[in-house]
Amino acid sequence: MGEYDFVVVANRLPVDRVVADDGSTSWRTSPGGLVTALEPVMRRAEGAWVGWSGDAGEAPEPFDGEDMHLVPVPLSEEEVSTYYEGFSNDTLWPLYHDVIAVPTYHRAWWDAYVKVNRRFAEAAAAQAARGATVWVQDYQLQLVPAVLRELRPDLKIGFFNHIPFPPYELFAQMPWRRQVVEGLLGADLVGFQRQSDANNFLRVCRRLLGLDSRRHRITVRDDDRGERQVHAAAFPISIDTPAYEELAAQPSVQSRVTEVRFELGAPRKLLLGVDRLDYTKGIMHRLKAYGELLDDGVVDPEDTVLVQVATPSRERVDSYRQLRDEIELAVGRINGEHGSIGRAAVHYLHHNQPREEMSALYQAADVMLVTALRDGMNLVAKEYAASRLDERGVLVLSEFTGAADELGGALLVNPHDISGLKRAVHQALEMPEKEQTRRMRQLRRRVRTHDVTRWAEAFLSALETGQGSGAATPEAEQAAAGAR
Ligand SMILES: O=P(O)(O)OC[C@H]1O[C@H](O[C@H]2O[C@H](CO)[C@@H](O)[C@H](O)[C@H]2O)[C@H](O)[C@@H](O)[C@@H]1O
Ligand SMILES: O=c1ccn([C@@H]2O[C@H](COP(=O)(O)OP(=O)(O)O)[C@@H](O)[C@H]2O)c(=O)[nH]1
Repeated sequence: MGEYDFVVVANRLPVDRVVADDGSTSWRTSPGGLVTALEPVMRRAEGAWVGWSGDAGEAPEPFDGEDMHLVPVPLSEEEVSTYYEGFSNDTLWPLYHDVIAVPTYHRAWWDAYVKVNRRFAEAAAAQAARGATVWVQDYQLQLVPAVLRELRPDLKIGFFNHIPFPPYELFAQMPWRRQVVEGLLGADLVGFQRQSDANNFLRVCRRLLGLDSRRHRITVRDDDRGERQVHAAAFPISIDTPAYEELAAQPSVQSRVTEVRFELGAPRKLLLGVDRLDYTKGIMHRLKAYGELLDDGVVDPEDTVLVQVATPSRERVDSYRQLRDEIELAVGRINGEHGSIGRAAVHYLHHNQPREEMSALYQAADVMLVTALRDGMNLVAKEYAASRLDERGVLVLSEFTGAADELGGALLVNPHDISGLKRAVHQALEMPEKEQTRRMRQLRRRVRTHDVTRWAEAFLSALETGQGSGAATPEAEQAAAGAR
């Protein structure tokens, strides 16, 4: 039994350990939106964060970070390959993202997933005080809620899924589908990004396990403890909006905005894409549309530039390697055909950008392109809106992101429809300033009123009281109102 009243369990710690060639170690912020969103929540709660340090081998000793206690969980080389790269990112990730890539099913990967999930659950149980709240994060740890309940029935257990939850017809492919649902049902509250994800989960519970569900509640029977209710609902995640606004206003960031445009050759229009290099993000579709706009002469490379940040991700997984080759080929082609000496049509950056640079890029960009084929939320879309203190700029946003449920001021696109995407990009480039401001105000209102604090409060108070729909999207608010 531990001493913390609030424990977060996530696959990653908020910082990754980096070992230099000389053997010295340092820590840097971990990639991805989960860490971006949870870090400010944790700072306020002063709890413990249990997670992997990002490298293989023995885990460092637990240590106190700024405002939180960090508890590294070890993964061996073999487990990085079977549990993280294998089952998490080559089985679950593609299956939960509409099988954009084909999921691989390996029994040895599943065995590693079971073993590692138990290890995370045991580490969390060791940190949690009696009656504590433990908040388990994401698809890598779906078995943790049930193991935790078995180890520590005194705990309140929440689970939040950061990625989509697939429809029954896809989920049913998974050989271990039953065990995964039973793992999740160990929680008191299972949260999702979109109402449709919560509905998919409720349907899976009914069809696969024959469980009763009414509105957001599922009745489960634990062998020794009788009946209990599990609550499943949507809690769309967000960002620390005041922090992004503050960052955007910093004089050093402001001067970097001017500098960025100057360094890019002072284009009339600047388009931006920011993604982990992942096949779910629709980077190829974006490049195809942009390349065709250049081919058609609709966009002039003399006065328009696209900056694409594609940060390295899961680089040992085949589908990610292949995608990198495809993207770099496409960027090379576009630049070969449309660039000139000292002027690239696409500036491609395959390394992580610090937050200050991201803020400067957001503010410098006339058009932000988010063309994911499927995405749990996509915080980049929200960060763009929060950073636009000048109320200018246009967000082109895929309807297949969680963010699309909330961000009505964006130009919504179906990235599979290349002609439609080209029209939207063209419309964004030509949009009068007055309309930009009207749309941007709408976007900014949303991220200001629905920031990450509201998300965490909504989830944690629903966990505490067992009440509330968690409905925070306009769509979910309507559905909840209808149900009442
Ligand atoms: O930890 P990695 O394998 O390097 O991947 C980074 C994170 O990617 C995913 O992020 C998701 O969470 C975001 C915040 O809720 C959401 O906006 C985005 O749509 C999701 O893709 C993943 O779910 C995290 O677990 C990873 O840490
Ligand atoms: O070079 C980069 C690229 C991305 N990000 C951050 O990574 C997160 C990406 O989150 P998102 O929800 O958009 O997608 P995910 O990568 O989690 O699937 C955002 O907070 C970005 O600001 C960053 O800090 N530097």
